[in-house]
Amino acid sequence: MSSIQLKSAESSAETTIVIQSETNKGKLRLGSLTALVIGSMIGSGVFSLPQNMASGAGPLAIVIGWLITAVGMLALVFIYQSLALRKPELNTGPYAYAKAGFGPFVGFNSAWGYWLSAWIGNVSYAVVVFSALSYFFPAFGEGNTWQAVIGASVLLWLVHVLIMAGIREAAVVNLIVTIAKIAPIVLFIEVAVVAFKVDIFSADFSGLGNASLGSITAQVKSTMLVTLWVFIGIEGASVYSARAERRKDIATATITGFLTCLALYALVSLLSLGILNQPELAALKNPSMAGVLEAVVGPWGAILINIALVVSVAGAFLSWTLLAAEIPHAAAKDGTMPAFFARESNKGVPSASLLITNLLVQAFLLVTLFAQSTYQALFSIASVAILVPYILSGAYAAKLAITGEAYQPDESRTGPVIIGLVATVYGLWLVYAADPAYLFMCAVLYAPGIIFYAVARRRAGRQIFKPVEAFFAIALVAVGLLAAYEMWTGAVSPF
Ligand SMILES: NC(=[NH2+])NCCC[C@H](N)C(=O)O
Repeated sequence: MSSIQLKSAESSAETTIVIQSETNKGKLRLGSLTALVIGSMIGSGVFSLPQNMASGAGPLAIVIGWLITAVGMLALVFIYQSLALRKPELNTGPYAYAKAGFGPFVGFNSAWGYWLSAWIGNVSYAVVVFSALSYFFPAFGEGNTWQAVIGASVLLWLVHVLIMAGIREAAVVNLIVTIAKIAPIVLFIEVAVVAFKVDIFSADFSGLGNASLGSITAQVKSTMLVTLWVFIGIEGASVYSARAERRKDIATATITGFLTCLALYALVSLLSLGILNQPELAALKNPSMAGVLEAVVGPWGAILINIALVVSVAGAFLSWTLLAAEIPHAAAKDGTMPAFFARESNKGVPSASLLITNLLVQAFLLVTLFAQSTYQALFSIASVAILVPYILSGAYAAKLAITGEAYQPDESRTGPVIIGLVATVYGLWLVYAADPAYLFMCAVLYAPGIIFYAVARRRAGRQIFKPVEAFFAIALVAVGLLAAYEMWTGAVSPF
């Protein structure tokens, strides 16, 4: 599909039909959509849950952490479901919702943040894959040695080539990988159920026996970016909604994906606490599911999990590269990002957007090498970055419910208002719970977006900022500069 056709589609109904029948070839059914949601949700996070959760919290705080996350995430799930049904024309997901609700500049930042999160998450993926491979090849260390960075770069460009060969083939690969990666997780759970000891689980239930963990609140806060990270991808069906064959499938796919993942995650982290105690779990190397399984069944357990992680993350890497490239591409089509990002290959792949995204991943891999960044630091930055689109989706849903826009006059709106507010408050609580170093890092990464936005608006011949937007832009630049300065002096360090 050429960009000329796309432009003319806006003005001529005839060309629109041509384009629709062309893109229908790539339409996704319920099964593939669900696989896409689970596939983009389960990546690396689950495999490190035992250590990541136990490193700052005891069993009680971990249970509370999951409860808060379940409520907040479920609210988000409902929001994406209801937005997909009530605003079917906004089919590029989080980005389109923020724009419709709060204007083009806020919309832009939602797209930018989603994109940031997606590609930085991919950097963390590359790191953790090689950390897992170090079980077999010790030179890869924690995934941030030079050998690992070379390996990660090869993986990156391999995925690039795969996607350039056609987005449809990539979705099929994703389906197969999704099935292949769930099996070892289920096996882990089965083994853990048998090996679970209640007295290990309940010995220091509050975690207060280990003074270094701090209060229950501090413990709960420490789990928040981890539990957020494992659920990122929940909005996958919404981002892909334009490609769904039937719109109602989006809702079913999202709910099924959410419940499946919630069950797997909660079981993995809670059952582990009945096998090793908190200090033991906290000391495990990641992917820590490997250490737990090894403690029960011996070395083959670790080998299995390390291989499962590689398969799982390879698949998630693929779906996240697809998602990442899709965002600036969609934003460029309506003049929110520079037109360059809208370019497509003759197979309909958003080639320019894909290339820039992967060049950024490549650059950050080098940063990883020099700053010795860890998997946990990288995924924490990616988690914080996605809060902007999440909070804005919640706020938009709340706004629709409060004003009654897109609701029938006789429809009760109390439930939707509450759900919208719950999701928004969950997001704001996460900002509070996050380490300031990660917030600072994100400010530095958000600020340059303003340049892209200004270029796009100018080229499109539109006013760049409304007064309120100008105020936000200036504030963002100020915080970004302050953050950059603090990071430069070493006062805060995200790595
Ligand atoms: N590359 C990304 N941005 N991935 C985000 C999704 C993370 C996913 N929930 C995981 O557990 O691995």
